[in-house]
Amino acid sequence: MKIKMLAGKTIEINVDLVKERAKCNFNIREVTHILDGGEKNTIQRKKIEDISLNDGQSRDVIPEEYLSPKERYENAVKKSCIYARIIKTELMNMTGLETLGFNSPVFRRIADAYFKEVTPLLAHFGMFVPTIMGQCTPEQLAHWLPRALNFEIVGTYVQTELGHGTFIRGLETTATYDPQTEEFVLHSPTLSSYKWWAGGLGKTVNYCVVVAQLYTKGVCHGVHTFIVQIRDEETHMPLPGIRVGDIGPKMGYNTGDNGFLVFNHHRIPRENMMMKNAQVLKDGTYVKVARHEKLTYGTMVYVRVMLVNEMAFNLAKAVTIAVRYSAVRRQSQPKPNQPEPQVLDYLTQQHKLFICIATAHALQFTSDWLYKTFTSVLADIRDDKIDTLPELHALSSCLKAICTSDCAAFIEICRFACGGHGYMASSNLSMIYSYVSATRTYEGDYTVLLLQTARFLVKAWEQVEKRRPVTSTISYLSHAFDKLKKPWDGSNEGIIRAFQRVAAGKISACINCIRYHQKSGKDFEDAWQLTTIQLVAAAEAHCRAVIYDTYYNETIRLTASSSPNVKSVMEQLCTLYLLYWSLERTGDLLRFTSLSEKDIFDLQQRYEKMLAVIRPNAVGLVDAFDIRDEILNSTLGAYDGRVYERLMEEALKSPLNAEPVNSSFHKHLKPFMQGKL
Ligand SMILES: CCCCCCCCCCCCCCCCCC(=O)SCCNC(=O)CCNC(=O)[C@H](O)C(C)(C)COP(=O)(O)OP(=O)(O)OC[C@H]1O[C@@H](n2cnc3c(N)ncnc32)[C@H](O)[C@@H]1OP(=O)(O)O
Ligand SMILES: Cc1cc2nc3c(=O)[nH]c(=O)nc-3n(C[C@H](O)[C@H](O)[C@H](O)COP(=O)(O)OP(=O)(O)OC[C@H]3O[C@@H](n4cnc5c(N)ncnc54)[C@H](O)[C@@H]3O)c2cc1C
Repeated sequence: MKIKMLAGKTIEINVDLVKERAKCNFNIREVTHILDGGEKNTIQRKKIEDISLNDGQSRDVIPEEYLSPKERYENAVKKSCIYARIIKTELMNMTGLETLGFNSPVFRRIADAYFKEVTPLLAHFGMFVPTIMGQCTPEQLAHWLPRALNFEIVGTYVQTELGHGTFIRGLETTATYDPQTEEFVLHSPTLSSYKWWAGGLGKTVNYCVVVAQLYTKGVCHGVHTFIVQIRDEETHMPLPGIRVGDIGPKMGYNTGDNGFLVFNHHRIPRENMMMKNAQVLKDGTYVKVARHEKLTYGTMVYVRVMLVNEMAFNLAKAVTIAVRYSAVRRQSQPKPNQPEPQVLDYLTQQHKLFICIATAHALQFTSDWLYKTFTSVLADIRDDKIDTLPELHALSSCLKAICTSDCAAFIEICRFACGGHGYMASSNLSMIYSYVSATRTYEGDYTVLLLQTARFLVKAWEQVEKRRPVTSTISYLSHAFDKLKKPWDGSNEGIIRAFQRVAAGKISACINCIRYHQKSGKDFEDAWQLTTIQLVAAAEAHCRAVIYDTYYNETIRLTASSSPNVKSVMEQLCTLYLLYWSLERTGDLLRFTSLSEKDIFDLQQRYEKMLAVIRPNAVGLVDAFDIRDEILNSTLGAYDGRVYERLMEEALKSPLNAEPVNSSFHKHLKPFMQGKL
C-alpha cells in the first residue's frame, strides 16, 4: 500500500500496520506530548532531530558489525566529532535551546542514530562534565568547565580499579601531597590498584577525574577527586608516569574504549584537587568544607538518576520494535481454514509486550519525578541543608537497581517476542540488550545498591517505632502497626496500599531477623549479613511500591486535561501494570494482605480483559513513543513495517555475499571433503 507522507515522500507501508493505525482510537500526538513533558518539548525535540538527522550524516555506509574492532572505534570517534559539533555549534547556541544541558534526553535520543553501540565521549558528557560541575570551587569551575564544554579537553571518570569497584573506600590509588612543590603525587602501588573500566580512557581522552586516597602530612583522609591530565594536548602521547590503554573486547560498549590507567609517581598541581567539599592548603593542612562526607559521591547519584530515564527510553525502543514486528508477523493456524493470525493477536504475545509498554510509561514518569526530587535536593545542598540527601540516595539507589534490572529483563522478552529474527543483529535488539544489561552492574551493582536502600529503610523503621515523623516516600510505614488486616481491595489505590503493606511487612521481617540474630549473640554487622537476602527483597518491595504510587499519581495528574480516549488508554496501561505485578507477586500478597484464591482468579480475569482492551491501540501506543527509524536502527521495527524487505537488504550487505565462492572452500573445505586433509 502506498502512503503519501507529510514531507512529500511517498513510502510503502505494510498493510497490517496501516490497518492497526486505523484501529487506534486515541490521539497519538497527545500521548507523545505527555511522554515528552509537554507539546513545547515535542516541538523542540523534533526540531533537534531534524537538524541532526535529516542530512543523513549519522548513517554508516558499511554496517558497524562488519568492521574490525579498530575500524569500529575509529568510526565511532569520527561520528562523535560530527555529533558533538552539531550539539555545540548548531544546537546549544540556537535560540530557545541554550538551556538544554549536554545530557538532555533529547541529545541522548539522537546519539542512538549516530552510534549503534556508544560514543567514546559518553563518559565526557555523562560523568566528566557533571563531576566538574559538582565537585569544583567557583574558581576551578571557571577554569575547567568552559574548556570541557568546548571540547578543548576531553575527559572521563576514573574510579574503579582491578581490585575494587563497589567498595570505594577500599580503592588503593594514592594521591600524596608534597608541600615542597605544592603538588600531588599519584601512584598505583599494586596490580589491584590499576584503574580499570573508565569509558573513553583507552584511547580517546586526554584528561580525567581520578578518585584516589588522599594523603597529607602522613594522614589518609579517604577518597577524593582530582583532575589529571594523562596525555599531551598536542601529540596525544601519554605523559611521563602514565601507562594507559584499552581493556579489550566486552559483551557490549565495544566502541567505548574502556581503559586501564597506571600511575608511576605522576605529579599534578595542588589546584587540580577538586576542592568544593574538602581542601588541602599550600602547607598541606586538610580542611573539610562539606557537611556530608558522601557529597564526593555526587556524580554517581546524578548518573543513577539519569539512568532511570535512560531505561525508559531503551525499553520504549525495544517494545516499539517488537510490537510493530508482531503486527506484521503472521504464524500458525489456531483454527482450520482461517488465515494465519498476526502474532500480536495471541494472548501470550500480548502478555509479553503490553507490560513493556506500560513499564516504559511507568519508568518515564518515575524518572521525571526522580529528576525533580534530585534538583530540589541539589538546591537544598546549595543552601547548606543536607537532611534530604539520605532519602535521595536511598531512592536513586533502589530505582537505579530495579529499573535497570526490569528493563534488561523486558528487553530480552521483546527479543523472545520476535522469534528467530529478533536474534538478528539487524533487529537491533541484541545491541539494546547488551547496552542495558551493563547498566545493572555499572554505577553501583544491583544487590549493593538495594542494600544501601535497605540500610535507610531499617533506620526509618526504627524512627517509626519511636513514633517519630518520617519522609514522604516511607510515610506508609506508619500504617504498619495497624493491627487489623484490611479486606482485600482490588482497585488501583487498593493494590498500591496492598504493596505498601508488603514492603512494610518485609522490612518488619528483616528487623525481627536482625534482632533475633543479635539476641542469639551476634553483633549487628553479622546479624545484618545474615539478613541480606531478605533486606534485598525488602528494598525491592519498597522500590516497587514507590514506582506504583508514582506511576498512578502521575498518570492522573498528567492526563487531567487530556481528551477522554487518551486519559482512558493511559489509565488502562497503569491498571495493567498494577494487575501484572499483583499476579507476579501473589505469594507476597497472600503473606501480607487478605488476598484470597478467589481474588487471584478475579485479578487474572481483569488482567486478561485489559490485554484485550489495549490490543487495538497497541501499535498506536508504540507510535506515540515517536522514535525515528534512524534512532531505532531496526529491520523489524521501522515505521513502514517492511520487515522482510529490510532483512534481505541487510543480509546482502554481508561481506560473505561479495563473492559467489569463498576462498576457504578451496583452501580448507574441499581438500577436507576429498579426504586430502
Ligand atoms: C551520548 C550523549 C550523552 C548522553 C548522556 C546521558 C547521561 C546518562 C547516562 C550516563 C551514562 C554514563 C556512563 C556511565 C558508565 C558507568 C560509570 C561508572 O560505573 S563509575 C563507577 C561507579 N561506581 C559505583 O557506583 C560504586 C558503587 N559503590 C558505592 O557507591 C559505595 O561504595 C557504597 C554506596 C556501596 C558504599 O559506600 P561507603 O563509602 O562504603 O558507605 P557505607 O556503605 O559505609 O555508608 C555510609 C553512609 O553513607 C551513605 N551513602 C553512601 N553513598 C551515598 C551517596 N552517594 N549519597 C549520600 N549518602 C551516601 C550511606 O547511606 C550511609 O549512610 P548512614 O547509614 O551511615 O546514614
Ligand atoms: C560497561 C561498563 C562501564 C563502566 N564504566 C566505568 C567508568 O566509566 N568509570 C569507572 O570508574 N567504573 C566504570 N565501570 C565499573 C563499574 O562501576 C563497576 O564494575 C561496578 O560498580 C561494580 O563493581 P565491581 O566490578 O567491583 O563488582 P563487585 O563488587 O566485585 O561485584 C561482584 C559480585 O559481588 C557482589 N557484591 C559486592 N559487594 C557486595 C556486598 N557488599 N554485599 C553483597 N554482595 C556484594 C555483587 O553483587 C556482585 O554479584 C564500568 C563497568 C562496566 C561494566
